[in-house]
Order: sequence, then structure tokens, then C-alpha cells
Amino acid sequence: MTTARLAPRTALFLPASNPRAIAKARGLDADMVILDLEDSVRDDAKAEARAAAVAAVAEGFGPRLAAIRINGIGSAEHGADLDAVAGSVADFVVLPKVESAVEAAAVAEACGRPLLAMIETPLGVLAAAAIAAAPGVGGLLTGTNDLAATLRLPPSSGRGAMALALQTIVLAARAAEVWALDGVFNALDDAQGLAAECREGRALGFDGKTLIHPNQIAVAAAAFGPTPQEIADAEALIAAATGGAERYRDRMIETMHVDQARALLARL
Ligand SMILES: CC(C)(COP(=O)(O)OP(=O)(O)OC[C@H]1O[C@@H](n2cnc3c(N)ncnc32)[C@H](O)[C@@H]1OP(=O)(O)O)[C@@H](O)C(=O)NCCC(=O)NCCSC(=O)C[C@H](O)C(=O)O
Ligand SMILES: [Mg+2]
Repeated sequence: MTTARLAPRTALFLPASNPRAIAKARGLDADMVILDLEDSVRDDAKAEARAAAVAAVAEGFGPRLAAIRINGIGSAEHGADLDAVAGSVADFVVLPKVESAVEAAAVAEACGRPLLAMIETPLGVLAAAAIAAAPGVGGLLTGTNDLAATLRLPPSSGRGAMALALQTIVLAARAAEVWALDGVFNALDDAQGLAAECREGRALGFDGKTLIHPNQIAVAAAAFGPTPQEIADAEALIAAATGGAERYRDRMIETMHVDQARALLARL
């Protein structure tokens, strides 16, 4: 499924069990909010969180896209979550720990809306291309915490140990023409570290980043947007191009470079 809307640069997770976070999100600059029913919600608060998520999307998040992350297939809450999302006005359902195209398509159909598939296990990574191309899938979200755990990475491992998985997710999303969002950055007070990880994510080809705290939004939005230099370069290249292969400053350009420059400007 090709998602018609531009991909979000910033997708903010919040526990659906936290009414203060829900209220706060309505005034934040995130492109998408993801009301979580899974890992951030205690078992004894699941039913209340589910009802709160449905009510929150009904009340609306203004121009922000609204998604609900349900509990995974096989969990005690999964069926009730599916029914709740199906009866809600959420824009997207987010399914954690997706490992096959069949389960992604089935959940998208049951919910009656596009699905954002979280790729966060080795099986999920290996099936990413099929999952991205499954009916009803609008994007892939990277679950770097679960990925680190399921790959059994030692705490000292950096993102380098996940490079193949991250690139596979981008490759799969691009092949199916769906969104690709990078994983969350767990440190809450490290703006520099966040900016560096966002730059790396953008360089890998991700459209944006999933986030966990309001103070991460501005950093991620800036990092996933074009720099003033990139904008100036794109405008100059388009103005100079006359078609076909030609010299532009000190390099060769062809039609695809003009298309790339136009695509960059279209995302401003
Ligand atoms: C991580 C937190 C628990 C930290 O909470 P806290 O210490 O309370 O934060 P602050 O005091 O700094 O909060 C300041 C105000 O901002 C609001 N707030 C905080 N976080 C959010 C948020 N995510 N969205 C909206 N608003 C938020 C607080 O309510 C404060 O407002 P106010 O009370 O009015 O002053 C907390 O940030 C948090 O819960 N974050 C999200 C956690 C989450 O959703 N986790 C699940 C997704 S991550 C994941 O699972 C990824 C993937 O699956 C993987 O495997 O990697
Ligand atoms: Mg996870």
C-alpha cells in the first residue's frame, strides 16, 4: 500500500494510560501521536488504557495523525484491542513484533485501517520485505529496544550491531513504497546524542523517528528536514538543469538528480 500522505518526521509514543501525556500531546508539534497499549502500560491498566485511547482519538489531536499501538498477536489483550481499534477513529493501527505478511494483512483487515508494522525481532527483519508489501501495510516502524534484546546484543553494543537490520527495514519499505521510521532514543536529556542518531537515521534513508518525550520533537523534526544548504543546492540544481546528462558545477547530473531535488523541496 502506498501511503498518500507524506511520512511523519516525528511520531511520539505515549502510554494511553497517562491522561496528562494525552492532554500534553494535543499542544505538541509532533506529526503523529501513537497511543500505546503495549509495553508502556501495566497489565492491570490495560482495559482502562484501551478505553482511554479510543476516547482520546475520538476527541482528536488536531492536525496530528493518531495511531493506537495494540498488544501483540497471542497476548491476552490482542482481541479486545483489535475490536477497540476497529470501532475507533484512529488513523492507523500499530502492531508490535510483526513477523509475517499474513499476520500484518489480517490485523489491518480486522481493524479496517492502514497498519504500521513494528519490525523488532530477527524473524521480523528477515520477513520485512514481505511485511512491507502486505495488503493494508502503510509503513514499517523500527523497534530498536526489542531488536537489541532479541538479537541478544550486550549493553555495550551500539547501533552498529543493528546496521543490517536498520538497512533491511529501509530497503523493504522503499521497495514497497511505504514509510520507514527509525526507533526510539531512550536517553531523555541528551539532545546532542539524539541529534546525532537522527542524522544517522536520515542518512540511512528513514523518513522520520519514533520518539518518547516532548523534548525530543524539535530535535528530530530539524534533523529529518532538509538543511538550508540542501534547499539552496536543490533550487540551484533545478534552475540550472536543461535535461539529459550535463555538467553542473563540478559533477554530472541527469534527470534523476532533478527529480531528487524536487522531491527534497516537496517535503519542506
Ligand atoms: C519516559 C517517561 C516515563 C518520562 O516521564 P516523566 O519523567 O514523567 O517525564 P517529564 O516529567 O519530563 O514530563 C514532562 C511533561 O511532559 C509530559 N510527557 C512526558 N512524556 C510524554 C509523552 N511521551 N507524550 C506526551 N507528553 C509527555 C509529562 O506528562 C509532563 O507533562 P505535565 O505533567 O503536564 O507537566 C515518559 O516520557 C513516557 O512515558 N514516554 C513514553 C513511553 C512510551 O510510550 N513507551 C512505549 C514506546 S517505546 C517502545 O516501546 C519502542 C519499541 O517497541 C522498541 O522495542 O524499541
Ligand atoms: Mg518494542
